[in-house]
Amino acid sequence: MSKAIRLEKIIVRKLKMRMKQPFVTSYGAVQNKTFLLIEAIDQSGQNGWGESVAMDYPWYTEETVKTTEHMVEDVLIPILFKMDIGHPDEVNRAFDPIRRNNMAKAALEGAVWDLYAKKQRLSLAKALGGNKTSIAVGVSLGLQDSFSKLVKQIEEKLEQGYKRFKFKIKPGQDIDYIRAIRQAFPTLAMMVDANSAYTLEDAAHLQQLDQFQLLMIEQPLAHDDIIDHARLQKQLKTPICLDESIHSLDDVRHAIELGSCQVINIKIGRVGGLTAAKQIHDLCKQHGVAVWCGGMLEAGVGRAHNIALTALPQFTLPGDTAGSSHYWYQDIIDPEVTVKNGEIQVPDAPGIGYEVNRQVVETYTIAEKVFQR
Ligand SMILES: O=C(O)CCC(=O)c1ccccc1C(=O)O
Ligand SMILES: [Mg+2]
Repeated sequence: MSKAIRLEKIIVRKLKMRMKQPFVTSYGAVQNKTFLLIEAIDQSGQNGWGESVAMDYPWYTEETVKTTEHMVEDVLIPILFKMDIGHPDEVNRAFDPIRRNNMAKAALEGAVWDLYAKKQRLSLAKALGGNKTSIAVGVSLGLQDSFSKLVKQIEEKLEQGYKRFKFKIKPGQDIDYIRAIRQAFPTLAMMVDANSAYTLEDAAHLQQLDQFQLLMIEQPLAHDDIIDHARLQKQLKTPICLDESIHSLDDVRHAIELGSCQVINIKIGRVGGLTAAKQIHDLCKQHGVAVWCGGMLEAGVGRAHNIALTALPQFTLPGDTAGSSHYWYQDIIDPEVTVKNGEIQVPDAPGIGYEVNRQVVETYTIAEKVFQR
């Protein structure tokens, strides 16, 4: 038995990174990514890293950079400073009485998981119970204003071997848009993501997507719905995948029971951390429901957590964890995440398995606060 983790110091940095190109969804565009980078340091001086995935504006979930700052600093860090942590699952339990704010919780819990794995001399993947040595990945392409630009992007990603393509859709840019892509790429492994842009009244309209051999349609209906999705699934051949609607293990249980989806997109931030993500993984495995790891335009630390999680066996479908260079001119980890033949090697060094490049972090840092036990 190793000694419990006693966090002595937590550094909360706010970083701002400009994306190579704006990421456009049915809600709008993201060009600058602002996020919290968490460094948690224990009594022996060892550190662990976490990254918050909340955005500037609450278009995806209700959380924002500012709300996560408040929660992390005023509510969650004080809880951690009262604990001796034998296992990261205890952090999940300690945060449980706090309602929602899952991205704030996940950022801190992720740092504890990294630190815990390092102390066990295990890769984060192994500490979570995963044993894949490489993971298959796909890519999520935002809405494009020109079709030729989109075709160029698909061709470039195909060359890099990406195994699955996700296209954002919205009313007015859906059926004809996807038909055109399908005609240009008859055998492409592809899916669509509506980010809640439709209602049940659009069922007949969405049925037109059934002709394009889509792997799935992600979150067509409301961000907080599982009832209408079950009704819609009965009218669609294309499998439904839930993203925004899933915040907890109970949400997944309800969705499976009701038949609201056939696939679950697991995002660590949306479900409140790695412990919850693993529990959801286990439940889906038990029910034979396929899962994949979603993305939130993460920088390197968040990306590394996604890679470790995807090493678990029920992540049978390629996720959205693309290589660093798809998003960033320079990522904050060393080495950057690289994709070869559509696969990412799961690092076996202790913890997240990538070094945080402090010099690069410094150049992106716009604020920094230090908290002491
Ligand atoms: O490349 C990625 O990180 C995934 C991009 C993506 O689709 C996305 C990005 C930000 C917020 C929500 C979503 C989504 O999956 O709906
Ligand atoms: Mg989505």
